[in-house]
Amino acid sequence: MRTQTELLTLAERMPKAELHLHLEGTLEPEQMFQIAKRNNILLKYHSIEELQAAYQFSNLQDFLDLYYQGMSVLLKEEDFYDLTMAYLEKVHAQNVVHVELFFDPQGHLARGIAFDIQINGITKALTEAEQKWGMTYQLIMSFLRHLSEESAFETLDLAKPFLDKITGVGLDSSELNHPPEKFSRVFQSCKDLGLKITVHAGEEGPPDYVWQALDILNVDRIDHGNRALEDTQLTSEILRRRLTLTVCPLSNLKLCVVDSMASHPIQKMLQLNLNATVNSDDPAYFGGYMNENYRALIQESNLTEDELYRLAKNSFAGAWLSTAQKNHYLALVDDAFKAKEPT
Ligand SMILES: Nc1ncnc2[nH]cnc12
Ligand SMILES: [Zn+2]
Repeated sequence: MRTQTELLTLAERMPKAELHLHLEGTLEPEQMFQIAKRNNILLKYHSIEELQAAYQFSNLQDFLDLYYQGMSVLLKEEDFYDLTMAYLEKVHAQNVVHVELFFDPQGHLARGIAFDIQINGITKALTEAEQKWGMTYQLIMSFLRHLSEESAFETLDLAKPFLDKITGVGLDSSELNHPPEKFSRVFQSCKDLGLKITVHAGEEGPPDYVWQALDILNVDRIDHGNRALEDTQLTSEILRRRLTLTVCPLSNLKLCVVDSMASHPIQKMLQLNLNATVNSDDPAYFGGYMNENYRALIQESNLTEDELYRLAKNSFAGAWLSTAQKNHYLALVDDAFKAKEPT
């Protein structure tokens, strides 16, 4: 049996997939100031310290208010490229080998930043990472649920010339009072276009929103899903459909979705045999990337070796990859667990 220290090392060196990551949530304070400066944008905060001091959230909306302010420094293709590349470099160093990342086009379109500027900057960095390190990726365009159905349809129209670069669509932002059913027709159009669907549900919203994600939007994956555990019929249905839950431990702690890491429901999800995965959500705001999320679970929730193994495997099983690619990565996970600790 491995010791806790050995588990920490193993979590760092094992290959991982990240399935729930908002690109705009990787904007570190230093980079925010740097990009703001070159774009002649005056931030509300005078220093990195002052900005970081504002990262105290009591709920999702507190965070979102800052998140939308932060992303307003992104104007040019090179800004989107630099942001994406900074994230990819960080997680490459953490042995993340596959990423599926969200971007929020409406958060930029509203400020007059054209769709092509956003997606070209992002995909340039992703293709470079693939060439340099063999990192694989998928891009997910997310709709902002506090905006209208009409706005989501307009965004989908703008995305149509770029669908070869987009694998799936998501639904994020303020969950309460914006149930999945509000977007049933938009997601039907996305399905008709052959796009995968994953939506944030059960982060703050009730189990009924997770049911809607399943029964009305017919999702391929669920982002968060914590509150699904309040309804045993719902967890049985998620299990029956073998849907992956993209869980975000440090995010849940920072946004007061859970009271402590020790009481985080991810181990309960695994006990129920749900395909739970570990992800960082908005790492620049929540205090850590992939390895820090695993670290918190190992140190504060006493994650076991078997749980760690299942989480690593689930991340690839739930990825939007071909069976051959999945099998390749799953074999690498097995190798990492079989290998002796480096002395
Ligand atoms: N955790 C989260 N929940 C909902 N919308 C988001 N947008 C960025 N991060 C989010
Ligand atoms: Zn999220």
